[in-house]
Amino acid sequence: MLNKSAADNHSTSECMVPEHLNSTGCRIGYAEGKGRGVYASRDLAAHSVIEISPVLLFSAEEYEKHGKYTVLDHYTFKWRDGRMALALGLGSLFNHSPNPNVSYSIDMVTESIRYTTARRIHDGEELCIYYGHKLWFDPVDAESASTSEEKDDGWGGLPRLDDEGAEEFDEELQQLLNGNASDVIPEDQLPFSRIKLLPDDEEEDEFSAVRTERAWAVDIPEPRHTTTMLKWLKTSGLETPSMSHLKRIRREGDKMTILLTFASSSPDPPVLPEGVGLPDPYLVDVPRSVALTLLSLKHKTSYWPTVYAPRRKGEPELWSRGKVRWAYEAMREVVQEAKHAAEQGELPIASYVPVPYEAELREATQMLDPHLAHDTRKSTCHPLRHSVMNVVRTIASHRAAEDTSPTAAPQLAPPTPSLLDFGNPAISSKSSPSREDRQNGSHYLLTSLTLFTTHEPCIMCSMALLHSRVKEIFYLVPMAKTGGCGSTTCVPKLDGVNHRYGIGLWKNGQKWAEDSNVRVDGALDA
Ligand SMILES: C[S@@+](CC[C@H](N)C(=O)[O-])C[C@H]1O[C@@H](n2cnc3c(N)ncnc32)[C@H](O)[C@@H]1O
Repeated sequence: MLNKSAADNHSTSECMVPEHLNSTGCRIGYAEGKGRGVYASRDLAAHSVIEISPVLLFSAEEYEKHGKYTVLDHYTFKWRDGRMALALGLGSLFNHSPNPNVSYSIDMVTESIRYTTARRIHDGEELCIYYGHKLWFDPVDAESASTSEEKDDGWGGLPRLDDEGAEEFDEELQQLLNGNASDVIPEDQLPFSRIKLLPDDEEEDEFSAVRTERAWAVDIPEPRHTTTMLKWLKTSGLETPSMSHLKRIRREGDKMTILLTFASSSPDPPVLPEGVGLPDPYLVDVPRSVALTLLSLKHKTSYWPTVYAPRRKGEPELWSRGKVRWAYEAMREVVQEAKHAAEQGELPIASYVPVPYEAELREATQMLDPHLAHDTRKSTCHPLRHSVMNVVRTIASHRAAEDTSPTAAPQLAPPTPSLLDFGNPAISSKSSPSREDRQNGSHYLLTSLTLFTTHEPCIMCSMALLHSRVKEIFYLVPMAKTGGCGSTTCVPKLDGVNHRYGIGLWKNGQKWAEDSNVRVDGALDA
């Protein structure tokens, strides 16, 4: 640690700081114990670029010999190629905060750093970045708790997890959260791992288990008849889009064979055009899906020539840094709610459905408010009041209450009691449902929404989520004995289900839950 702080190094006081002509809303100010700092000179919107600082680069050798013995050591940081960098402009004047309101991204091409507000900022607030965990000075705000405003700042800043989790806060995650919101984050750097729902081709190759289906084919003795046959096929009604992953013709030496139709759509041999002199059609086994890898292509083509499509439908979507922040904030919210539940004597289990990250989804789902719920089995003495069920019910009730259209209720058919209705004694085959309950029955769908939860949902909740059509879920703690999203079984992966939702397991989830005292026994339903 250097002996002198920046505040000691500069005799600068508030009235002596230079004026700054930055037109993006920054001014230089002075803070006791920190020295100069950057302050907002007006209200700033979230995600505004407030500064682009060119950097001065020193070779590692030059820095080792000279730089590190000077005051420069307060200001320099390691550039990605090992050189030491000094930000010019305002860049070197941003002080450190454990709850920063400014994020930055490095541009190696233009050798500059771009600073962006991570949330909405009020006139006069200090603009701070996060320097990392290994500080070379004693930060004045080391122990300061976040203000409620900082805690509720959306997902913009990089606040600590909470008091318990702070010590163990994952440095890599912090680095990841810091930077340009639109950067795409590589899959292996995401803070969660996704559970694979469909066997991919590697698995298929490994077990040589190409899934096939029976189809009718016919040999064409005269190659000149091939075009005639293809034209006929187009008008025959035999072609279906479900065959689009298969090539129509197979060539084996001089022998040409045409694929006609799936046996499931034509149990009897299809009637062929007259006058072409074709032999009778016969049944062949053809792959049921496209080839995703070259190895799979080889396997599948040994049955029937198959289309090669390395990018598959349902491939995991790309996540931006901004979306990762959104997810991280949602997880923080869940942890806080679980702690809150424990304080009330409930099990520390919570679930949360945030407002979607993407604007178009916000509009499409009309999900303009987040919904949060915790487990209430203890207080209600009701075994089915799990947090997942509770949050889904909360959303349904909210929507039902908002749906004031006079025609809404009468138009609804009496609901089929669903898994989500279990907890409500008003919905049973014997009692007639109330208006609100009937509306609940139509409002519980979570189509295109994401659910965050502290613990892996049990099988009942996993099934209820399937029923709700949720888009994806993320959880912190796997439940070895009861979990229905990867532990005892994986409900959305089961054969025959009519909906599959994505599952993400938070990478440091168990630790986070332990540090926050919200971990429940793996044998308990979540
Ligand atoms: C990059 S400079 C920031 C500008 C500096 N305050 C100045 O007046 O030139 C980093 C130095 O600022 C001081 N500093 C930054 N954040 C601080 C904080 N939270 N608490 C105390 N000192 C801080 C430390 O002395 C550190 O070495």
